[in-house]
Amino acid sequence: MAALLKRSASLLRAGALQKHGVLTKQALCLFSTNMRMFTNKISVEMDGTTGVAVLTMKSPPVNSLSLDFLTEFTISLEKLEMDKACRGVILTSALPRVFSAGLDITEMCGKSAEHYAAFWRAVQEFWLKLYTSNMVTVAAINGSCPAGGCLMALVCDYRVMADDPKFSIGLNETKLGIVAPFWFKDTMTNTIGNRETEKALQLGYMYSPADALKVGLVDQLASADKVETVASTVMSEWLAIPDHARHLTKSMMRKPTRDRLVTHRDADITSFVNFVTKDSIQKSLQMYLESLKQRKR
Ligand SMILES: CCCCCCCCCC/C=C\CC(=O)SCCNC(=O)CCNC(=O)[C@H](O)C(C)(C)COP(=O)(O)OP(=O)(O)OC[C@H]1O[C@@H](n2cnc3c(N)ncnc32)[C@H](O)[C@@H]1OP(=O)(O)O
Repeated sequence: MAALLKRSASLLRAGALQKHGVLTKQALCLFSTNMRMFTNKISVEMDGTTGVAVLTMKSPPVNSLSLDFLTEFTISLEKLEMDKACRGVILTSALPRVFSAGLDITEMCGKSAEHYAAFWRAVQEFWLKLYTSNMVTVAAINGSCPAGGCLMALVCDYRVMADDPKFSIGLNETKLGIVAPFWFKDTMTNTIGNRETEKALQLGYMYSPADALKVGLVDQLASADKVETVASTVMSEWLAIPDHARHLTKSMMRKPTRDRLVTHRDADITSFVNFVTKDSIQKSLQMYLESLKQRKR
């Protein structure tokens, strides 16, 4: 398993997965009965009787989406996707208080243009795989969930969030002096509508769980200790629908948004690299990182 993951990771990094479209045949059917898989940053437990996998992010301190994290996540998801027995995935975090802090800011600071391009391709791949998954995807949001963390939740079919006012969720990019790309914006608009997205994105607004529920950014709240149980109940309701009808409906709803990124994928990478290599943007990101560190002192 470790060797397979290593090989898959190097293929993903080398862009071979994009070229060939699928993982190697060896990676098939790893989860056909009850199965556990652990990588450094993610654990997956698949229940063969229900067809539901729980994918738990466990990358301290904040489950930030680094290149390694994105690679492991995308490979794990792809393996589940290829297992015919797996019909649904619940995403959650093993960390107290944080679902995911979003993109790893250190991946966007002080690195080469080649690194930024590889990082951004991995972010796109992660979004595309999760957004177009045939499986039912439910986010069990048991902590804070800014920027890329919010995006991850938004691409799921359903969101259950812990009802704790200490937690917040939103696309806060403008607060870092950066701009949410069009496909982040599209994902949010499809969920909460144009007007609310316009305000939320410009202000970099982070919603409390109650406000997130009000605007439809999350679908349901639950007490922190019940989030995963509620997510499982929701999952069984969704799995009661015949798969083929649900898949076709999901892809009909999501195809225009998915196609927009696929069509502009290379241009989007170029925009990202041009943007992030600007001195002013590097300065903003460095200052933001520093402010996160200072908060603790
Ligand atoms: C013209 C247009 C062209 C297109 C241009 C595209 C532009 C780019 C678009 C980028 C899109 C998305 C961006 C993102 O996702 S950026 C990430 C934004 N995330 C955040 O703002 C979250 C920041 N973190 C927090 O608010 C908190 O950490 C937390 C998640 C609420 C948790 O709080 P905590 O008290 O439990 O933990 P804390 O002490 O703050 O943090 C612990 C250590 O982790 C470090 N850290 C936190 N977040 C990140 C991160 N996202 N990346 C890297 N490192 C992070 C933090 O600095 C602490 O480190 P240390 O222990 O002090 O060393």
